[in-house]
Amino acid sequence: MRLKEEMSCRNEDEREEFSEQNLNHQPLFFTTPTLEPGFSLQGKPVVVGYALTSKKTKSFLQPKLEDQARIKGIFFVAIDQSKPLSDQGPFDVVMHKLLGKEWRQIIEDYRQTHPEVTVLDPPDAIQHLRNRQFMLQAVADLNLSDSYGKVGVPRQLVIKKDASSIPDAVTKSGLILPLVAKPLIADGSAKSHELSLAFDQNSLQKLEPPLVLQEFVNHGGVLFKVYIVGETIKVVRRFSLPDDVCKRELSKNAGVYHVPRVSCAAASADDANLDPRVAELPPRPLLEKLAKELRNRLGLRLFNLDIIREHGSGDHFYVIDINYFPGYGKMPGYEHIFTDFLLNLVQGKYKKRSC
Ligand SMILES: Nc1ncnc2c1ncn2[C@@H]1O[C@H](COP(=O)(O)OP(=O)(O)OP(=O)(O)O)[C@@H](O)[C@H]1O
Ligand SMILES: O=P(O)(O)O[C@H]1[C@H](OP(=O)(O)O)[C@@H](OP(=O)(O)O)[C@@H](O)[C@@H](O)[C@@H]1OP(=O)(O)O
Ligand SMILES: [Mg+2]
Ligand SMILES: [Mg+2]
Repeated sequence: MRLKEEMSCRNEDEREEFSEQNLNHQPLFFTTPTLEPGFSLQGKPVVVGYALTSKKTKSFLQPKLEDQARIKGIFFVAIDQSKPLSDQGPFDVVMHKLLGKEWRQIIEDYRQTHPEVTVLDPPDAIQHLRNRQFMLQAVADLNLSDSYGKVGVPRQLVIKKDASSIPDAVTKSGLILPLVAKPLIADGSAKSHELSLAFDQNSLQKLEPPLVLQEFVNHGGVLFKVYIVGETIKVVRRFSLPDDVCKRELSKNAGVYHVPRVSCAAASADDANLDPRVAELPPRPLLEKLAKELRNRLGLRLFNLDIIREHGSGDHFYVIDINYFPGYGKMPGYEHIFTDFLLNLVQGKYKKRSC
């Protein structure tokens, strides 16, 4: 059953799969950028090659980003996948989010042969996030707990095959229902975002492995998206599944309930009239520490975290999802944050070389 289709952010028919045809091969800027004093790298423009789907190109390379880039002397150039990467550029930075083994190999080879180019980010580190069995491991290992709060991950169980074994496996593991069932592989396909909630023991065998079963954590229907761009973090509030969704759905019919993509809708929960104990953002120092550790442990610079606060706990947080190169276009002020990040990357590299 689907609840409030309109809340789902993505029409699955419209959702484009990753493919070469999706790539926008047109360079964005052809003219020499105007450099503002203080921003230029001795007058040299910064050239950023990008390999993104057309959907991502559209949501990321918005006019406001293009404007800031022009001001700061940054060129965005579309990478042409039909040509060897080494024949393109020269680039200062390469940004990418594409699927497939072949692409991973291309970008890995390029990193080895072009150590002077900053590749955002290493393909192996991105790949690590594409399996929900391992995605949250770094957060669990970190076991962050200080005077500002605690950050953990929900208890979870991996089911690779055989749906009929799920009820027993759940009983043995001691996981408490309801459970959120998430496809094991998070590769950005529509299917990888198809989540369901299982409320009762019987419905567990209706689920389709391979998947991860996660305990549902009551959190007051609000989720925090923590966007990370290098060393900068930005937090926004989003609506999430309400705590009583299980009760409501259970009263109608037991079974498996399809989870709508509530939290990825651009509508922010910032202006909603929410209980302050639910809406209060996680403490900044806690997020700073978490982001710094995860940057190092994951080896990534571009990602976001979905964080929820256990209802009534005050300061007990759970990371439930980590996404590589998320929808930065929805992050307030991303045009400044991102262009500054790119400039700093390249400036840092020049400084290192001159040392
Ligand atoms: N363990 C949990 N407890 C409570 N709610 C959860 C839990 N896991 C997921 N949710 C809810 O389901 C939504 C989707 O889950 P999740 O973020 O893991 O899926 P996703 O498809 O990877 O999302 P995204 O679009 O951010 O990539 C969350 O935003 C949250 O509202
Ligand atoms: O497109 P959107 O703006 O919704 O961005 C979403 C992004 O899709 P895109 O990479 O195709 O753009 C998703 O990536 P895949 O898992 O599907 O790879 C994932 O990162 C979501 O969490 C993002 O939503 P956000 O977390 O920022 O709300
Ligand atoms: Mg999520
Ligand atoms: Mg995700």
